[in-house]
Amino acid sequence: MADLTCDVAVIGGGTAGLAAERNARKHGATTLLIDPEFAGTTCATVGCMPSKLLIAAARAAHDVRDAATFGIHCDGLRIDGPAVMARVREMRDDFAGSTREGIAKLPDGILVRARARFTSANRLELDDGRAVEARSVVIATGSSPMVPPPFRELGDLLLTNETIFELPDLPESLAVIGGGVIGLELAQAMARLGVRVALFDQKETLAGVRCEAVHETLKSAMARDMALHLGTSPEPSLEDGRVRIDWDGQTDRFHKVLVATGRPPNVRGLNLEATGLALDDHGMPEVNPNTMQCGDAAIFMAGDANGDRPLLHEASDEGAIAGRNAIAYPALVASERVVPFAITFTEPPLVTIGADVCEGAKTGTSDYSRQGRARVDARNVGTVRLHAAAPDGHLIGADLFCPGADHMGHMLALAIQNGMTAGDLLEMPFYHPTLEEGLKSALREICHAVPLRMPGDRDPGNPPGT
Ligand SMILES: Cc1cc2nc3c(=O)[nH]c(=O)nc-3n(C[C@H](O)[C@H](O)[C@H](O)COP(=O)(O)OP(=O)(O)OC[C@H]3O[C@@H](n4cnc5c(N)ncnc54)[C@H](O)[C@@H]3O)c2cc1C
Ligand SMILES: NC(=O)c1ccc[n+]([C@@H]2O[C@H](COP(=O)([O-])OP(=O)(O)OC[C@H]3O[C@@H](n4cnc5c(N)ncnc54)[C@H](O)[C@@H]3O)[C@@H](O)[C@H]2O)c1
Repeated sequence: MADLTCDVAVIGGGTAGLAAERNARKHGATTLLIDPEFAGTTCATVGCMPSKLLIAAARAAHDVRDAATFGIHCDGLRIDGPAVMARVREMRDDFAGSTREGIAKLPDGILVRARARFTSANRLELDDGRAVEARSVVIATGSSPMVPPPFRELGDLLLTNETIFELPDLPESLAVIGGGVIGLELAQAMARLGVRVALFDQKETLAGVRCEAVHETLKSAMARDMALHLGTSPEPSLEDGRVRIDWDGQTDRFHKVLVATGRPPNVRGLNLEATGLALDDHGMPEVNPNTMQCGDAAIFMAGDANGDRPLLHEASDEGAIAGRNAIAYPALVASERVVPFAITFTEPPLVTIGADVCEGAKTGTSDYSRQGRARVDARNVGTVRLHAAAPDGHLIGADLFCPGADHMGHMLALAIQNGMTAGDLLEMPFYHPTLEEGLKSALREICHAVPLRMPGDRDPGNPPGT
């Protein structure tokens, strides 16, 4: 006999787990939400929010530095590192506090403060010795930073996303290992806050960018803020209280090292072997992306834990899908997923939506180095590539690295998800002078490349300054 029983047990009280518990309960389930800390989600505590707070401070510093372009001189720029970090933490604590308050308001008896592991497909053992029996289980245990072995020896000179926001002051210099999303966002922010930054990646491509033209623009923009060392294997060692990094016969020394080399799913310690699920070499079960079901078991996996789309909005969607199916099991409902959409909050932002160029696809390009509104704002850097399928030119994907990409990406995601064509988008009003107008050249190029005609009653040219 188990100590606790329920219809749906959710392991992990982050974004995905909270959504799963909420939706299972909404659909009539008795639920348990199990987490050792209920710290207030990775997003709010050590993820999206503190990183965007640091980026916001960096933008303020950059704007002051750049003001001279407009004839405005702010002589004597001084960045108060402790104040920058204090604001990051103060606002972060507020976001995390609100999330914790929400968790505390869940109905009595749902929260279980413990770490869970499977003892069979529907039984869990808690680290306080209690046993849980559930009709279905949702795994929503998130992901954690992976630190390659040589970097583990660096003591408190080593930073990850879990420690960088706790720094009392900005470091003088920082080596960033990994030019993925975390590495790029934090490297650029630190550089714009006056930290000397060098970024290393073993690959030649930053942030897995799939489009060469966009990657070239990104690389040269990043190289203005930091030293870039791509396609290299940095070797760390300790030397006189600093970290020495050796690579390709070169050497440099840094006050801190941020390791951002990926975040594998938290599945170790769950004892998934006891569930009877077939596991791959990484100990991962097969997860259906439309139902979140693992194999054919009454086990579901949502959020970063399944490693598929490790983003906040996806964690939330996947949690909801998993929670509903956990109570509906075995009568599962397959959900249609949203179009893949990822934003890296560099300046300018980097955005990837939907599919890459594929056979038969047509691509249109917009160059933001000459775009009117971008020039007005002195932010004229960037490239956009829109991909569409013949014969009608319906949009299938987009790669953007340009000012306003984080906002324009939402419009393009909507267009792609709704099967709109380049011509459909050109039928929309484009206000002048905006960054959105810059998309028109890419859309027109697609219209010319597919048999579909451009809207006949729209100006085929550009008003001045677009
Ligand atoms: C620095 C950084 C910046 C980011 N920025 C963005 C961004 O701007 N936009 C965006 O969309 N995404 C961003 N992300 C990604 C986003 O934060 C994650 O995709 C999202 O938080 C994942 O939510 P989750 O519920 O899967 O995991 P989490 O919120 O990590 O929740 C997992 C929970 O499981 C618990 N747990 C683990 N093991 C067990 C166990 N055995 N028993 C019980 N409980 C357990 C943990 O304590 C934790 O509470 C960022 C991530 C990082 C690291
Ligand atoms: N804006 C956002 O949405 C946002 C922001 C931050 C994080 N995230 C999420 O967090 C996840 C993890 O981010 P991440 O940046 O840690 O991982 P990542 O997988 O995006 O990038 C890791 C990078 O590290 C490199 N690398 C790995 N081992 C290395 C080594 N030994 N030496 C040098 N380089 C090495 C890889 O080549 C890769 O480029 C992302 O997948 C993303 O989903 C999202």
